[in-house]
Formats: sequence, structure tokens, C-alpha cells
Amino acid sequence: MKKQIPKGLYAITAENFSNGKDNISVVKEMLDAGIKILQYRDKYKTKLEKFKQCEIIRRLTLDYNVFFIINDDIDIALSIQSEGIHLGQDDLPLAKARGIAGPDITIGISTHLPKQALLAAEHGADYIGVGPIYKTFTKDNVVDPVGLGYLDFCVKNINIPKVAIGGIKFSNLLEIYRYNPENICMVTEITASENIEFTVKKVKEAMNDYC
Ligand SMILES: Cc1ncc(COP(=O)(O)OP(=O)(O)O)c(N)n1
Ligand SMILES: Cc1nc(C(=O)O)sc1CCOP(=O)(O)O
Ligand SMILES: [Mg+2]
Repeated sequence: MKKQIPKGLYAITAENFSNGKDNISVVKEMLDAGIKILQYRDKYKTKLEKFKQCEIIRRLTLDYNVFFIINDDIDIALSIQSEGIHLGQDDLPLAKARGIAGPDITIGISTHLPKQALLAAEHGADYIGVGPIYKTFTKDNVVDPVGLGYLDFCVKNINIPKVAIGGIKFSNLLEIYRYNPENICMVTEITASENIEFTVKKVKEAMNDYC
């Protein structure tokens, strides 16, 4: 049976913005700090390297009862039985991904425009990424910031969970929080933090995210 993505803070790995640490050690710090939704994202490793890291992280996420999502690689997601996969507008189409992965896996779809959000919801996505809200340097070839207007549109018109993403920091968190998306995603604010535990706890408290 499909598990529902929990509400709250959503974290993503970014080994190249992790102060020289590898994904595994950053993930351990994130889980100890209380992260409950984690996406594995790595654009520089081979499939085998990603698979090996994901196998380790899968065991950790089961121990910590964390909702684990794999970016891009459906085959890795299926082989380690993650709760979810995340796909972008240039990845495999949602219907094809659903056909391969089956009904019980959560599929998240990145969206940057109202039409993309409406289509993703209509075609059975389990959540949408809404972004980049602000300018971000974490992702190559990223589209221009969509701003708070697009978040407002999604909150008012899309009835599956919305994950606000892109350039979100503790300093602008409350601007996003007042729109009340189900999830707020921070990448480098967490991975590049000198004290991940402190940062995660501070953010979760500000979001009233106590799970
Ligand atoms: C929660 C969330 N939202 C958006 C993205 C971006 O996905 P995509 O457009 O496929 O780009 P890459 O992450 O693959 O570079 C995401 N990963 N997570
Ligand atoms: C991976 C990704 N996808 C985005 C999108 O809008 O689709 S923004 C993004 C990176 C966000 O990183 P940070 O929190 O460090 O700005
Ligand atoms: Mg992708």
C-alpha cells in the first residue's frame, strides 16, 4: 500500500555542497537531527556509485522511519524499495514511470508553471515540486525563479501536496511558510550548514514541524 508523504521539512543530498563530507555522513547527521523526508540526488556519480550509497541510506532511513525518495533513477528506487521517486519535466513521463514503478510508489513531479502543475495532478502525481521560488545556485540549467505568485497559484488550485523548493533559507522561510504548502524543501541550507543538527532543529521549530 502507498505511504502518504509526511508534511514538513524535506531535505535533499548535495555532496558538492557538503563541506567536503560524503552523502552518507551528511545523511546520518540529517537523520540524527530529525529529518523525516529525504531525497537522494547526485548528478556526478555513476549508477553503481549511486546505488551503493542508496543501499546504505535505505537501511538508515528504515531504522529512522524516514520517507526516502530517489531522484531520477527509477531502477535504483525499485531495487532498494524506496517510498518514492522524483522526476522532472525532462525525465521519463509520469504515465510511463507509473507503469514501470507500479501504484504503490510515491511519484513527485517538478513543476515551474501552472499548466505543468495542473497536468501533474491530473495524471496522478502524488506531490509536486514548486520552484525555484528564489534564485538557486545548487542546480545547473535551472529555470528562472517562479516567485511566490506561482506558489500561491499552486496552493489555491492543486489538491496534492506542494513542495516549495529553490533558494529557501532560514532567513526567508517565513515568507514561504505563510502560504502553507505541505512541505518546504531546503538543500544547501542544510547540507552546507556547519551544524546540521542546530539548523534542522531551528527550521523545524519555526515551521511547527515536530514529527
Ligand atoms: C522536491 C523537488 N522538486 C524539484 C526537483 C527538481 O527535479 P528535476 O527538475 O528533475 O531536476 P533535478 O533535481 O533532477 O536536477 C527535485 N529534485 N526535488
Ligand atoms: C534540485 C532543485 N530543483 C529545483 C526546482 O525548482 O525544480 S530548485 C533545486 C535546488 C534547490 O537548492 P537550494 O535549496 O540549495 O537552493
Ligand atoms: Mg530530474
